[in-house]
Amino acid sequence: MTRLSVNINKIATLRNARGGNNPHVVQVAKDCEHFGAEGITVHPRPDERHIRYQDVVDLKDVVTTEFNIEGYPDERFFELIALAKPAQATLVPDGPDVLTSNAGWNTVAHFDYLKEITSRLKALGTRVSIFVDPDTQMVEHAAKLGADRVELYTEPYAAQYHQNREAAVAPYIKAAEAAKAHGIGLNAGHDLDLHNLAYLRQNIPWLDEVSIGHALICDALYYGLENTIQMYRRQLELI
Ligand SMILES: CC(=O)[C@@H](O)[C@H](O)COP(=O)(O)O
Ligand SMILES: NCC(=O)COP(=O)(O)O
Repeated sequence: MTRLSVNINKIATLRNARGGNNPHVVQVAKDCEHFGAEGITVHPRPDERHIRYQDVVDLKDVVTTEFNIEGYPDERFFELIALAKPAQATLVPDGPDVLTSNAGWNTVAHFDYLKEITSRLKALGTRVSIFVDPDTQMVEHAAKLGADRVELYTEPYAAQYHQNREAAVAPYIKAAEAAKAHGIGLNAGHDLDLHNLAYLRQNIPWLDEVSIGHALICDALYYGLENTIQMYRRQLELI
């Protein structure tokens, strides 16, 4: 079974556009769960352009499915994890000025650093997932440094999907096999949508979780949030 974690960053983007509390981020998280989301993902960024640190605090006692907090492991991130105690922390290497995530960690070059960070986070009681490119070496070293899971960065898959989906998915299958061989769990995310999701899942049926935000919230403008979440879940069940 592959779980669907709904990333609600874009709900906060909309809320922040007017400075009030519409849409209500906490209520939307609750509704996503009610509509079938099996997890809620947030990625607070240092400039708080969408999810604010206070949102994470407000969400921590509300999310009843799997709460997944993504981010660069600076001291503020650690404070947040210690306070919110999410089921999962996903380490992403983004600098503070990126538009959106654009690469995975180099787990070879940053092996000792990530090992220490991972062990500190695990001591707080959270599962640790490391965001990586679909590269078997990166997956192997994530496993060796103690990560519980990797999240495969799927933007390159999504970008190539419509030209040549077999070629697009090939490195992801190899990386996923490496995760299985090294005994760690497997997540995936970034630019997954209603077109490319089922094919990824069909080729990697042992995928534990996908986190999806941008496309899902865009689709919800047309189909409504409840329908959209159900549509994404069906894509994960098409085997
Ligand atoms: C790690 C990852 O792929 C997601 O967190 C994605 O980057 C969403 O972040 P934004 O909503 O800030 O684009
Ligand atoms: N980890 C990926 C995520 O949470 C959502 O990415 P996207 O669907 O907004 O590209």
